[in-house]
Amino acid sequence: MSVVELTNSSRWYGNVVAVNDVSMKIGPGVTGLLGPNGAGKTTLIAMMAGFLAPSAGEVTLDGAPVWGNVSVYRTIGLVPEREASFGYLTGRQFVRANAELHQLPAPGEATERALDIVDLVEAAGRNISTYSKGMRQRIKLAAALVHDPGVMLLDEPFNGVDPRQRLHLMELLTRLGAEGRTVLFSSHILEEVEQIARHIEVVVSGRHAASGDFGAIRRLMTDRPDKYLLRSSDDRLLATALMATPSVAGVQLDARGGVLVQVTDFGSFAVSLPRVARERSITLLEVTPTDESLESVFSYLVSA
Ligand SMILES: Nc1ncnc2c1ncn2[C@@H]1O[C@H](COP(=O)(O)OP(=O)(O)OP(=O)(O)O)[C@@H](O)[C@H]1O
Repeated sequence: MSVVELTNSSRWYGNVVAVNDVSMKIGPGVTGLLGPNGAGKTTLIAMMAGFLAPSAGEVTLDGAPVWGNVSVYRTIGLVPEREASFGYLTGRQFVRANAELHQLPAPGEATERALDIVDLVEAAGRNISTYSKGMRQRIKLAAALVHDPGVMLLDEPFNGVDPRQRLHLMELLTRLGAEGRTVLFSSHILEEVEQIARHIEVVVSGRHAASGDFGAIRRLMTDRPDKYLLRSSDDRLLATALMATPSVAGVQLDARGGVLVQVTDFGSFAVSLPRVARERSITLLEVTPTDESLESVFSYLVSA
């Protein structure tokens, strides 16, 4: 059972702070590292894998610093986001090359075992250039698994993968987690993470924004005030009337027309809004949620 721990870890590239004072502990089972593009997920994974030194703070594996510690490569398997550029190799040759890099005593057996885990035995004799996106992810996974590591780190493994292959990959990760491995994968899609991750770490703009099981993250999201854009026959009058409505936390006239309303309890707002409009003879033309996107959920989590 392996634990990867970051303690006040930061990483900057010149003036760009990619990871800012992040502390988190990743234990056995499947953890999702969720964050929008550019949040610092790749940088975090590279630091956990020992490929990038933290500019400040510490990253450890079972208590030992990861950076500069060659022995951690025996415990960690990394599946990078970029495509392996070895399309001229067969799947089997690619996995075997990794087995040999690890100087495994029986590289042939280890290769077959890894190919079997990812269900690519049949296709193993074909060049990787003929593989689908999902198969390429799986062959990278086999290469990262060949030395039977206790920790698997995967950077955006589901990116561009078709739904059937995605399911296959999800089952694989779930199985690896159930075996007691520490599995961390990054994603910018909440639905992807919620399906398989028992634990979720959210990062936004290099900062650690939230942490917990899916229920906890979902609660943070559903408890948040929602924002709606309303259009009506008399926006100014509607804005004034809504100010006195208990389920409304804020009202603002939008420069492009309409009223932006911050709602604390959508259930009672849905009842109050038509009543308020009717009482003042205002015709409602449009009610649109403005913050349904994941980005807004992230910014809410960060400011919480
Ligand atoms: N080598 C580098 N030099 C300069 N800036 C970098 C470098 N690598 C990453 N960054 C910057 O650091 C920030 C975090 O990047 P990172 O790739 O870790 O994020 P990410 O969450 O993995 O995003 P994506 O999913 O888009 O890859 C971004 O602002 C990025 O532009």
